[in-house]
Amino acid sequence: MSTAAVEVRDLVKRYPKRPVNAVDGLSFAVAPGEVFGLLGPNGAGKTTTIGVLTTRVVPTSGVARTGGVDVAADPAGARMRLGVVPQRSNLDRSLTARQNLVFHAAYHGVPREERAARADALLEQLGLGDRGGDKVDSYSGGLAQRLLIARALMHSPQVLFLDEPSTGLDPQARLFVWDQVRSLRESGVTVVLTTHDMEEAAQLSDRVGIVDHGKLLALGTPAELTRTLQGRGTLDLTASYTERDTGAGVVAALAGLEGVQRAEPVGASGDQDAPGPGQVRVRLALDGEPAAAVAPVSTLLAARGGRLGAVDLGEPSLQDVFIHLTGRDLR
Ligand SMILES: Nc1ncnc2c1ncn2[C@@H]1O[C@H](COP(=O)(O)OP(=O)(O)OP(=O)(O)O)[C@@H](O)[C@H]1O
Repeated sequence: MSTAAVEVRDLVKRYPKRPVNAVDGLSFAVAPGEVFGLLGPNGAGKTTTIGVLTTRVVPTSGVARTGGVDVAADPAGARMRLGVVPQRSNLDRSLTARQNLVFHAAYHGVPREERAARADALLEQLGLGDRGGDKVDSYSGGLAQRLLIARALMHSPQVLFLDEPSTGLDPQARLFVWDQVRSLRESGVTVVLTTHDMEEAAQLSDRVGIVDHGKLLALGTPAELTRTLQGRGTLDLTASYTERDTGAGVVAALAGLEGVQRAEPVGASGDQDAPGPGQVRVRLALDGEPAAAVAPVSTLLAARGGRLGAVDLGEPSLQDVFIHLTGRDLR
């Protein structure tokens, strides 16, 4: 048994008659209770990876474990431990919401006496308490997505897989799904989600794996990944200085701070070489996280008798990381 909640090692999937591998030697592990995001553009191999981990796709080679169970050796055992919210709804639209849940529970071996109560509790939890008797046919996309989440949780899985959970949803429905993922995390469920939306990945994931062409390009917390972009962090600030000082003097001093690659005056704020009280707007290009530079900047200005005014942190995003790694945009 593996201690990871999810693990893939050297995973390869080549679909028949395809010239390249859809998944091309992927390895990563997800800790119990973690929210793990697989981020990559369309066709990167995310859905295929989830397919292998949920026993729907047979891998060409490599190992995949879900809930500690090797999916190839014991697919039925793995299925008891996992729940899936697929990219496209596969609910039975001719049944009511509650029937969809109860049938799913029966299929997964939930004892008969527990099914109805569990269905009602999950309908309530997903904000569908008054819609359980309605046929799924009458559900909007957002409501169907809630029901898919409820269904995936009916047999209390250890690991929940969400494939592109908010694609095609309106902003409100998207926020609802995000809240659900956060509360699942609080309740200790391991979550693996795929997304091509870097904001979604950054908002929800403890760690993110960036995939492209079936390969893992980078893996880490969103902060770790963006920190790899050395010098891409920026700090825009306004500094006040005294009559004994000059704007140019302030800029030069800021440029000498540890971790500052460049300091440049921004916009026209008078003659910065001229002495006299004034303000200068400066942009710093930093080695590390901009937030960490605020205190040293403030200290430096205070030591010169000046003051730090407005601050704007320009952190690189996961989008920037992806562009940096591939030379392409995510979208
Ligand atoms: N059943 C299949 N038969 C043949 N090729 C497939 C099949 N499913 C996926 N592929 C191909 O494998 C590659 C990876 O697809 P996959 O769906 O895993 O990517 P993805 O990152 O999930 O993208 P998307 O977000 O569009 O689903 C793509 O080139 C795709 O065309």
